[in-house]
Parts: sequence; structure tokens; C-alpha cells
Amino acid sequence: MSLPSLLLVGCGKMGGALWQGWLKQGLAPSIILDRRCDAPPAPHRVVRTAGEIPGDFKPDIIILAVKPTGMEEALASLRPFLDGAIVISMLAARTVESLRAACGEATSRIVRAMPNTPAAIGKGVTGVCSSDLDDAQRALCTSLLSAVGDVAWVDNEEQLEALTPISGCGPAYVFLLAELLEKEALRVGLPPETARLIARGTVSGAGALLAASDEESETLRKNVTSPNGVTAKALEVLMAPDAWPATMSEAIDNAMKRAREMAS
Ligand SMILES: NC(=O)C1=CN([C@@H]2O[C@H](COP(=O)(O)OP(=O)(O)OC[C@H]3O[C@@H](n4cnc5c(N)ncnc54)[C@H](OP(=O)(O)O)[C@@H]3O)[C@@H](O)[C@H]2O)C=CC1
Ligand SMILES: O=C(O)[C@@H]1CCC=N1
Repeated sequence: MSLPSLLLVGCGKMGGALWQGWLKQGLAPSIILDRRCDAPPAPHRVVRTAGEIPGDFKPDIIILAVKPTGMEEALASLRPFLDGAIVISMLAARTVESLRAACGEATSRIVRAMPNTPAAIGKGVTGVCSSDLDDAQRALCTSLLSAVGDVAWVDNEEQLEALTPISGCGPAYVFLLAELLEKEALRVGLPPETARLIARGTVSGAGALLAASDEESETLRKNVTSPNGVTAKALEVLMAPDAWPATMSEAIDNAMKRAREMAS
């Protein structure tokens, strides 16, 4: 795929994951702006401040992946490059209205997206919404984001905020499961290397099976659960109404509450 001219602003955990994913597809941002990102091999170009971006550089797309609190500073420094660009914000809890205000008078088109870190290996999921794009611009954003995984366009910002604690934060819950399984493997007496191998292998294997299967996740779960067998006893605990089902709802609600606080 030939890339539009692309400016990646913020190459930390999320911007870095996107960048890794694009590189694996043979794509590369034209310029990366990040205070601390290590310089990659040529032809990729990293600058530390917006002042180092050549004045005649005209990005088609600016990917904003700084912390939400850094939005105003970053967009203020990018004013000379905003006119006519599509700004795809990856920031949690920063509304289109606040992004537009931070862009000032510039004629940028604003897109809100919520990626996740499996983008680094092309297995990300990105929720995205915008009411600023024509069909060709929307297709351009889709092709860029789909280079690092699945893309889910949603109708509005409310839906984007609703998917944030599911897919944006979700990898953390899965990694927590791997952590807890490893700790349990140690607790029941397995050697550390075995504990690590079986915990990681189980989570990644189950994820790969889910990805490869047309079955519902519920069916895949039931396939493991022999009637009156061993798994059933574990699930009796985990699936009790006040256990995982309630805890997951509470966790998602708590995350959404935090997103509302961050937005205000
Ligand atoms: N981490 C994740 O899994 C996800 C994150 N997001 C969103 O992505 C955004 C980034 O998160 P994350 O990658 O975790 O954060 P990081 O702090 O890891 O990355 C941000 C990077 O941008 C740099 N930076 C910030 N402002 C500027 C600037 N004005 N000029 C140059 N460099 C700058 C930071 O440098 P310095 O530290 O020196 O400021 C840092 O290296 C957040 O808004 C978050 O909501 C969305 C989905 C998932
Ligand atoms: O924790 C956060 O705020 C960001 C948003 C989604 C994932 N990480």
C-alpha cells in the first residue's frame, strides 16, 4: 500500500505499537515527533520538537498519540501543519469539540480513534468515528488503521467512549489473566519456567483458537467444560453472579467513570 504523508505525534506505548505494526506491513510514517523515541534506521525520521519539522512538510494525516493531558501543547506546536490534514486522535477522553478547539482556525478534519496495543503485531482492534470525512478520506483512514488489525467504525463519540474500556483497555485484562494464572501455577507447586510457559501458552493459545474459530466464545468455553468435570468446578466459582460477571461490569463502569472525569 502506498502511504499518505504521515506524521506520528507521540511514539510511546500506543504510538510505538502502531508504528511497529505499520513497519511490519512495510509502511512507515514520514515523520515521527517524539521527545524520547530512539531514532530508527533511515529512511524513518524522528524529530524531538515540532520546530524541527521541515516547514514545507504537508502531512495528509496526523496521528496524535500523546497523553490526553498533552493534547493542547502538541496541537498548538503543530499549527503550521494542521491546515487540510486529517487529524486522527488516539487520545482517551478527548472530545472532537476539544480537539477542534485545540486546532484553532486550522481547516483540519478530526477523527477520534481508540486503538489497542496488539496493533504492534497487526492484531489490534481500532474503534473509530468522525463526521468530518468524505468517502475517500474515510477509506484512507480505514486502510491505514486496518494495516494494524481490525477496524470498527462507530456512529458517534458516545459509542467510541463505550468501546474504550472494552477494546482500548481490554488487553490489560487479558494480560492480568496471564499474570494470575502464572501466579497460581507457582502456588500449586510448578517450577517457574513451567508456570510461565503454561500460563502464557494457555492465554495466547485460547486467543488464537478464538481468532481461528467461527464458534461463539461461549461454545469454545463449553467445549472445555466436561459435564461434572474439573473445569465445571472452577467455573462454578468464577461465574457465580457476584464473581466475574459482576466484577467485569463494575470494572467497565469504573473505567467509564474515569473517562468522564478525564473529559471534564
Ligand atoms: N497505552 C495504550 O494501550 C493505549 C493508549 N491510548 C491513548 O494513546 C495515548 C498515548 O498513550 P501511551 O502511548 O500509553 O503514552 P506514552 O506516554 O507511552 O506515549 C506518549 C509519548 O509522546 C511523547 N510526547 C508527548 N507530548 C509530546 C510533544 N508535545 N512533543 C513530543 N513528544 C511528545 C511522550 O514523551 P514524554 O513522556 O516525554 O512526554 C511519550 O514518549 C493516550 O492519549 C492514551 O489515551 C489509546 C489506546 C490504548
Ligand atoms: O488507560 C488509558 O487511559 C488508555 C486508554 C485505553 C488504554 N489505555
